[in-house]
Amino acid sequence: MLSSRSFAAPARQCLRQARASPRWVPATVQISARFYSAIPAKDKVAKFNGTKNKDGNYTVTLIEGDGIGPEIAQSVKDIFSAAKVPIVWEPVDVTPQLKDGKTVIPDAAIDSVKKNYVALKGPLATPVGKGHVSLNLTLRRTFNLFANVRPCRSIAGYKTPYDNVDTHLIRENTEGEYSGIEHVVVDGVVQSIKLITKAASERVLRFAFQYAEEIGKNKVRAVHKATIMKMSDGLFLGTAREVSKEFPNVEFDAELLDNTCLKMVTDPLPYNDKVLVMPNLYGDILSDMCAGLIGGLGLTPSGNIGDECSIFEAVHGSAPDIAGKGLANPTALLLSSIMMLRHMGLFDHALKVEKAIFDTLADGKTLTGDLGGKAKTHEYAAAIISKL
Ligand SMILES: NC(=O)C1=CN([C@@H]2O[C@H](COP(=O)(O)OP(=O)(O)OC[C@H]3O[C@@H](n4cnc5c(N)ncnc54)[C@H](O)[C@@H]3O)[C@@H](O)[C@H]2O)C=CC1
Ligand SMILES: O=C(O)CCC(=O)C(=O)O
Ligand SMILES: [Mg+2]
Repeated sequence: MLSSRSFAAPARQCLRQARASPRWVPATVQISARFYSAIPAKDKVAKFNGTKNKDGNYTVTLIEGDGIGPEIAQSVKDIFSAAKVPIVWEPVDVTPQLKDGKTVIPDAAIDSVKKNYVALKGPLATPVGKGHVSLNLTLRRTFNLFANVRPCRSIAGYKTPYDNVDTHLIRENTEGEYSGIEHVVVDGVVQSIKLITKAASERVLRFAFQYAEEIGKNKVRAVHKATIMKMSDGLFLGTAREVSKEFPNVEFDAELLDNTCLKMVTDPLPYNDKVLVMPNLYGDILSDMCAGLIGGLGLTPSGNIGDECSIFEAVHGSAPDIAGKGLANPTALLLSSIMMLRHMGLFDHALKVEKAIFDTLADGKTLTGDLGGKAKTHEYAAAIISKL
């Protein structure tokens, strides 16, 4: 039997989290959707509050991460340095610390991101089962990075079963199944709470509609399972319908997640004209699936966007199976850093580096193993540098 006491504590925690969740204030937010190539640069100003140092450079926090993180971060540093991108890196250590029984990120790392407003982050590994909580999630929550933008575009010259994939997925990034509210009810029975709040749903949905308008897609589709999770996904979907009324020029519809998966792997092209928006876990899984459509996780970037700060990172993880061998493909982190440059308003530098990356990929002579080549990470980076 489940005792009512077992439910009371997590329910209180849910309520606390929901109350703590800041309300959306539309006027304060100007998203920069000019993250990815082919997204037309419009006149909207990127919401980036950083300023140049006296030497004309911006300081960017760098979290190199675990596994392949330092190897792919080195490629970004080498290429940016060769391209004379006006950035000074501020490396920080995010090794988790225990404070009052909770896993926390060192203050120095938090202060750096707050000061610089922007960070580039390599993958951070999370232990399975017991061990520290996901630092990726902790960072997203710490800085209230409410929207995770995950674009996925076919790479010219790299053949996959589908040409011209161009999907844009927006994932709610602070709650849902990743709220981390879990407890043992009785031996052998565990309960995990999926927390959905109207405030966080509204915030990410409004972002998705604005993003769609900015990139000229003008269709938003909410992906959900409100058939099963009637209350939680029901709230997300209901909020999506409400928010859609604020955007009369953007078509809105909804689709069940399982159907979306089937249709996307059958033929992804009908998804090119819309922005997909969804709760946290669905976006996590669907973005890996999208990467599979264009050649794998070595290619897909992402941006964790907040009101104040933003952190850019690849979709992939620390790839322990290839870590330390110089085999990793740095393209995903590189394209994330291109998204970051556009967010910072450094459009010319973004274009220059991005062109060198795409030219190298299109050449097909110096590719990493995941794309069927034999090049080491540093050889691929050198090929990009030679094209700058
Ligand atoms: N945002 C983040 O920092 C993320 C962290 N993780 C963490 O990463 C760890 C490993 O997770 P996995 O399930 O193995 O997923 P993973 O994404 O690290 O690797 C999955 C597969 O993709 C390959 N791969 C990934 N990135 C690649 C790249 N740049 N170049 C070439 N091949 C690449 C790997 O070799 C592996 O075969 C876990 O501890 C997980 O928690 C996972 C996803 C995201
Ligand atoms: O934090 C983690 O361990 C995994 C997160 C993840 O898979 C993602 O953000 O895509
Ligand atoms: Mg993931």
